[in-house]
Amino acid sequence: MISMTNVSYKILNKAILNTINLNIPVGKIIGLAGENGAGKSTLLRLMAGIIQADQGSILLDGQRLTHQNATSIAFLPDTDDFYPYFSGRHLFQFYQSQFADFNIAKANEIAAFLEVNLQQKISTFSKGQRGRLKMAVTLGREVPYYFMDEPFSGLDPMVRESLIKGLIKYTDAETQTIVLSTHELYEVEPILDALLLLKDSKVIAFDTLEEIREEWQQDAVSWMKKQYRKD
Ligand SMILES: Nc1ncnc2c1ncn2[C@@H]1O[C@H](COP(=O)(O)OP(=O)(O)OP(=O)(O)O)[C@@H](O)[C@H]1O
Repeated sequence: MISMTNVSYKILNKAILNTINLNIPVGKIIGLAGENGAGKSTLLRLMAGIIQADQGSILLDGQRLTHQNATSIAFLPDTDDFYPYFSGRHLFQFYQSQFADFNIAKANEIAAFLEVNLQQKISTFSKGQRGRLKMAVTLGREVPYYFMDEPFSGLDPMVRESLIKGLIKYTDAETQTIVLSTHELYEVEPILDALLLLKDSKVIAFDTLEEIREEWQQDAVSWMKKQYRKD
């Protein structure tokens, strides 16, 4: 479980995240939504231990989140920062050298499932191929937490569908937690357990999909629009 208490983060005195209080339970797939600039990437980077909060506390399974214990979190960035001369195979070898939890057999299986050519240089990959490779290398790590920053952004519907299938096939719904930011709510909604909504640097709603469908009688997109108007 990840617990955030009164977490705030500023850049040059501008509040990027303001007094965030939330618990991310184990064994759930949580969508992180909100308009551009709401703070989704920043929240994921804080939860992954990549950046440090200015105020408040972040606990990972009861311990203060540090660079040391953040190794149980695999982070998929929204950027494509690869060494240009790397092939997918080189990237897997690099991950193997960096992360004791990297399971190269699993990563190879996911790459085959997602139809990634590991021999090809990454600099010659299309955006969709880079998206698949990032998913394979991230899920190749056997960790309890996967935090993914817009894993489906800019990809065509077929690639998005295969990534969503891969996500379900290669994670354990009981023991692994996924938090992913997305603007593709229609497509991602079927696999989500809960949706966390950010607006103007604050969490304005965090509801399960069951609540959204049964209590609100809405789909995720209508719920999000309503929450935004209400706030
Ligand atoms: N390095 C930076 N310097 C100044 N401002 C920044 C920096 N990084 C982020 N911000 C600001 O922080 C706010 C939140 O950015 P963030 O990238 O977390 O939002 P987001 O919800 O992920 O947006 P998007 O949906 O567009 O990816 C934005 O107003 C952004 O301009």
